[in-house]
Amino acid sequence: MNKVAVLGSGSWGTALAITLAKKGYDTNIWARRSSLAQELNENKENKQYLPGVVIPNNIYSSADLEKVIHKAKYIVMSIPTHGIREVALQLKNIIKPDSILINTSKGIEPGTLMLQHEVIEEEIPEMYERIALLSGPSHAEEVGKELPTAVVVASRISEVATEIQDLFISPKFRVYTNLDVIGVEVGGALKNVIALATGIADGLGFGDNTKAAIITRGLTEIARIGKKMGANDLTFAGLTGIGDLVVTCNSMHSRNRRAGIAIGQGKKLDTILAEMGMVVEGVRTCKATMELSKKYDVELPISKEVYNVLFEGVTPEKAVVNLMTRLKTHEVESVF
Ligand SMILES: NC(=O)C1=CN([C@@H]2O[C@H](COP(=O)(O)OP(=O)(O)OC[C@H]3O[C@@H](n4cnc5c(N)ncnc54)[C@H](OP(=O)(O)O)[C@@H]3O)[C@@H](O)[C@H]2O)C=CC1
Ligand SMILES: O=C(CO)COP(=O)(O)O
Repeated sequence: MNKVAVLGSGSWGTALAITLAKKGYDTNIWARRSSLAQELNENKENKQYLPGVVIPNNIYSSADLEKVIHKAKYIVMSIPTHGIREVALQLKNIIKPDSILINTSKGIEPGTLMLQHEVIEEEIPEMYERIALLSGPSHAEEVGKELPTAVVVASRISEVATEIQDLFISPKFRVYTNLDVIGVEVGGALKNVIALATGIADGLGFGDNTKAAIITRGLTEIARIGKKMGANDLTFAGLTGIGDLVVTCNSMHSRNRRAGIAIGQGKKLDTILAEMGMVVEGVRTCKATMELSKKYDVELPISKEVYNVLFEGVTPEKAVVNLMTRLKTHEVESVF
């Protein structure tokens, strides 16, 4: 059986490594701190990021990247997006040409406005045809408990997508394929900004009507900009579009939603991020979203108000007034 390496020892990397190990794959986890690697090996639990889930014996963890990817045909990247470029650079000279890289992170790089597969391709161009994405509505806490979950694997090359579908699929973890790498990545990245918005609404004490409005109009925003970026708009009606948006906007597992709730309750962003102890990808991606809005000349009203609240000192209450008193308009446009 092929060996697998999972880069990133946070909640998602740990849950995916456990999923693969339970399928029988010998799996190595790369942790950037050797103290955490040692803890995973000795305690068989990732207490910091995925407490309560047993790490099987066929998982080995190390902070030595070269050792972790040695003999691995499949390399799963579960690194927060701010670290992807640096890790890709480290991989460049040690990665084997027949391996496949699977990105599982969700975010857009401010400045370059690149999706994660584009960042990886820029650093390791020779991997262009050997990159896949895994995305969809999948909180690590539930995947760790083997609760039924459905996700999507995307690649430009259909044989690669099918190979990675086979790698992950199990009766508890259903995997679909999609060739629309842009749509799959855009949906996963931008839903985090909309989840911040629904969290803010929850924190302000609003109800289900408000949430439904933000999710629905948020999806329109995601599809509007995604289409300009080259996505197939039907992808946004699938698991990595509406699916991931619904789970992130509703689940108390979501770090983005929880950060939004705290903002709506009046807490400061810096304090929230320091207390979370885990990545809140929507904060960084919100900056990129505003840059995308300018680049493509596309209106993204909800994302803009999230940006204003996070970075421009606008109060959540004022942001709501701004959204509710925008010029009246038609609902339907040709995004679907
Ligand atoms: N959690 C989930 O349910 C899901 C998460 N994702 C995505 O997966 C990605 C990873 O998230 P998740 O595992 O949840 O994050 P966590 O916050 O749970 O863990 C982050 C992990 O990444 C490490 N890390 C932080 N910065 C760097 C860096 N610069 N270089 C290398 N490693 C770094 C941390 O190491 P250290 O402990 O040393 O700080 C830690 O092991 C995100 O893009 C997220 O959106 C996707 C689907 C589901
Ligand atoms: O992407 C996720 C679920 O699909 C995880 O969302 P959060 O990063 O908000 O926890």
